[in-house]
Amino acid sequence: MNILEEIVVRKRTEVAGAKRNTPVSELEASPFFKREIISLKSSIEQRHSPAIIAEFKRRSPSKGEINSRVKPAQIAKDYQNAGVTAMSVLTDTVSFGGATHDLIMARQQVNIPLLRKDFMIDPYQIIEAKAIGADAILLIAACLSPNQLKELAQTAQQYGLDVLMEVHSQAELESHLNKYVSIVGVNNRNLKTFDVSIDTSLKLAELIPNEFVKISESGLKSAKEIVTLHKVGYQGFLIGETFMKSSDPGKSCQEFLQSIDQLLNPKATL
Ligand SMILES: O=P(O)(O)OC[C@@H](O)[C@@H](O)c1c[nH]c2ccccc12
Repeated sequence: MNILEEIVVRKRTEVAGAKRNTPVSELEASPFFKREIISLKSSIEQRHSPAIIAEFKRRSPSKGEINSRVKPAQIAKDYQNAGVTAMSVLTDTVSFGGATHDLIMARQQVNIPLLRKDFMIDPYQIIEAKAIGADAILLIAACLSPNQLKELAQTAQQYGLDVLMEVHSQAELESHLNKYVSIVGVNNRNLKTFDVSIDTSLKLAELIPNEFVKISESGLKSAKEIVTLHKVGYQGFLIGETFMKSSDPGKSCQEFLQSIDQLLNPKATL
């Protein structure tokens, strides 16, 4: 079994446990259930310059410990002040050291769209995402059959949540894309081997139909890469480790946004 298959097997057990502990009726009673969703898709579209989605990520299977000291509430405020378009919060505990509570903490601080980052395999997790205050969910093509992905995407749409579908290849794009998806993310990291290359985003850019917002995910380290990918059609950029490995992720994020601005408007600094 590769790491992704192992995670999916574990998720099934976790979801079964969560369903026993917290029935759907209880999720639906959460105060967040009634809040108005802030569309991730529209927020990215409205920003005509590169839209950064900054991630809260304590650790990962590929990198191990990244930052265990910072708190999601503080980082959410700092990312928002830095000028990000949205924030992604990893809610998987075993592999990423996250928790649904992290997303709740972020939600209480900010009014930018929040992406629940997890391995979604069951409609229950979508209802849970809404109950903790998320605005969008991630569906990973490599974890789901085309039909499963479509059903989950349709469920998310019914609950008003935007769907970011993650692909890593042309084959996944062609087999899994459906009308309930609003954003397509190309993961530069192969989740089976952990190899990272932004060539994946460069290659797939023109294959994503224009009605979908395009995002490039993972391994992004420099403003120059962002500008290159923006030119080939990516509007959003999901960045975790580059910010989180700093002792002050908000500051690192702010400096990153400034260097993108400087590359795009060199005259503004004169
Ligand atoms: O920390 P990075 O390399 O900037 O990557 C962020 C994000 O793209 C990555 O965390 C991610 C992309 N797809 C995922 C799926 C599951 C877990 C994590 C991810």
